[in-house]
Amino acid sequence: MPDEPRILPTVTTPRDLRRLKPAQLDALAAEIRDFLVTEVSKTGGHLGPNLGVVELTIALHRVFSSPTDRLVFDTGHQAYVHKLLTGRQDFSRLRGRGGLSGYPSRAESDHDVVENSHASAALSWADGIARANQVAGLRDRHVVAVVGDGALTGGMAWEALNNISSGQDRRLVVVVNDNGRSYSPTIGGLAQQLDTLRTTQSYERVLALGKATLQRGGPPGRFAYDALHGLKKGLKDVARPQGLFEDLGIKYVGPVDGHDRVMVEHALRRAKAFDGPVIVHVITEKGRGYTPAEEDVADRFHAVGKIHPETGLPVAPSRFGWTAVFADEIVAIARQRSDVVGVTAAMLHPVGLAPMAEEFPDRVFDVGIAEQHAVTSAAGMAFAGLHPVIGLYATFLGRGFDQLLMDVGLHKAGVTFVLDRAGLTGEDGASHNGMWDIAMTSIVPGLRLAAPRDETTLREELREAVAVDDAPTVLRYPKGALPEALPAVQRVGGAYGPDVLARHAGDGGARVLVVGVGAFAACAVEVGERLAQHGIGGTVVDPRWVLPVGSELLELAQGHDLVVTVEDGLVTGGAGSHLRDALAAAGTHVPVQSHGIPRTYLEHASRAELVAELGLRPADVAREAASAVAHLTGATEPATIDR
Ligand SMILES: Cc1ncc(C[n+]2csc(CCOP(=O)(O)OP(=O)(O)O)c2C)c(N)n1
Ligand SMILES: CC(=O)[C@@H](O)[C@H](O)COP(=O)(O)O
Ligand SMILES: [Mg+2]
Repeated sequence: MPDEPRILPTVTTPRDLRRLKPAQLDALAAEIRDFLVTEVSKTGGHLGPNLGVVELTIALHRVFSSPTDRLVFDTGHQAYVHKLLTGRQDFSRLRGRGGLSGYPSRAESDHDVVENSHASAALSWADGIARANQVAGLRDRHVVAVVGDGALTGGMAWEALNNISSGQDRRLVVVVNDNGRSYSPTIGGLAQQLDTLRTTQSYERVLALGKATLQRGGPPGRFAYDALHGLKKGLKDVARPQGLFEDLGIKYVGPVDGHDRVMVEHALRRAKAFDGPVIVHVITEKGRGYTPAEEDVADRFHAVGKIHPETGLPVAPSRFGWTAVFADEIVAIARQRSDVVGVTAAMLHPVGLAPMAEEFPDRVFDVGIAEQHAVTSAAGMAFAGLHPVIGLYATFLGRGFDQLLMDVGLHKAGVTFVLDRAGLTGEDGASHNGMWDIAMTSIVPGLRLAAPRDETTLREELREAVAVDDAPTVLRYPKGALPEALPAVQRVGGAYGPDVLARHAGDGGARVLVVGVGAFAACAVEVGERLAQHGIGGTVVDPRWVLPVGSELLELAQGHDLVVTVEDGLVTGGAGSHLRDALAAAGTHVPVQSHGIPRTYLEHASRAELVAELGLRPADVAREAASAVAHLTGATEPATIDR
């Protein structure tokens, strides 16, 4: 019998929250932390970020009246406490099919606004909502955007701030949740400015402590306190980063200790009383209150799998095999080619560039959560003689697409994009599936895209990619464990040519070319075998370089009666559709049955559940292929392919 989902007896709505007494609120904060550790340990999720916003979120819901006042969370990975305080307390299937999303979800609650997990968008959302409130004359409504220090390094955030500052009568509160980290410590000049404020804030704490003890020491103590206060005042004048915001015409409140709920509420009430845009700078600690997270140097338990709550140790070793192979091979390449450099958008460890940064600290650049800058900066690096390798999650390439198209592609820049988490990722929901990249990049003239099927082809295709210095190249592979090695029967043509993985004689009827893209090559091999069991012969092939469609693949297709493609990406504009177009352009009519992800936003679920629901298992594809063969040959009944 699965455990009964745990609930928090204290609070079910923000209204309840506003009735609680201080002692009850402190008890609630402790209870929420305990809940987060015990429940998220069972499912995995963004434990560290949410432990850091317990007091802040309680204060937000006490000062503002959601959903009349709109709370907008940037990236949304830190909205678990918000969910707990708005009546959603069954975390037993968090991020799983039918359970709570790991991000805000309008289907779950009208307290939720932004479901998109791409960072740096909240301020634009908030500006838009505030403008709408203004147009509608809703003067009593506030919009509150909670944005992390990492998300503030994204260009969109500054586009929004530039606009927010122009709306002096817009009731918009920007809460900067400053824990000094994205995954790793946040980088860049802004981070330094915020850091100065943070240290100022620690002077506040020292000062408060000093005040308490020094003033008990009579006149000499008071003299010492005044001297200390002067020092701090001096520092604050020297370090006036709040000028950064005040010069934009946005009032600044803070820095405030984000774990002192009373102080946070006080600051929020001050901000609420302003009649225009205001920033509340809150200093928090990612992983607060949970020792294993506080001691996690890498990323303070930013995103954990299932863990043992007592120790924080993973229940099962997380296996990001594809990432590990890339991490190893790019170091080997960097040792041989001094022009190769790495670029990451605040995800050094998750994309596998940390070992290269360790060995070549001057040749790996972390630009913050700034994919647009990363891509165009890489075009500049290529122009000046380097070969940049940008590590991104596939879904985030969309943030830098214009830069890919018009800075890298237009100038034929030799930049290599390594897209991790390509295809179905699952638990992180609609905005995290890396399903768009093949279709999206296929419109970039001159771009070449490869999809490795295993360790050997990942190493091989990465080297082939960095060897191209006059066009953008893309490598894309999924999240998680590496599949078994899938050796080729034959390489067709030269480098960049496809690999034949299997040939089946068949019974002399229609012959099928089964094309398996990337990690779906294994699926294609099994499809070929299932068809062969019913006398349907043909060839199974991994195109390796998917874009543009290679002449060898085209010739292979022209030698068959039907082509069946399966890929971990959009069907619309995907590999299958480009092969169909190439055949048509060559004047060859070979029907192409393409299998992949439909053009829709997918609900969160496991990858395996999505593969099954989308009919992408070998048996599903083989069944469809057999019925296409039957249709082709006029057979009355398609071969019965069992599940
Ligand atoms: C456009 C984009 N790039 C990268 C990511 C991956 N990512 C998710 S959370 C995160 C760090 C966010 O840091 P911050 O905004 O400071 O929030 P915190 O986790 O510290 O609360 C990153 C880089 C993303 N979600 N969106
Ligand atoms: C919110 C965000 O973008 C990341 O934290 C992401 O959820 C991590 O994904 P992985 O767990 O696949 O690294
Ligand atoms: Mg942060």
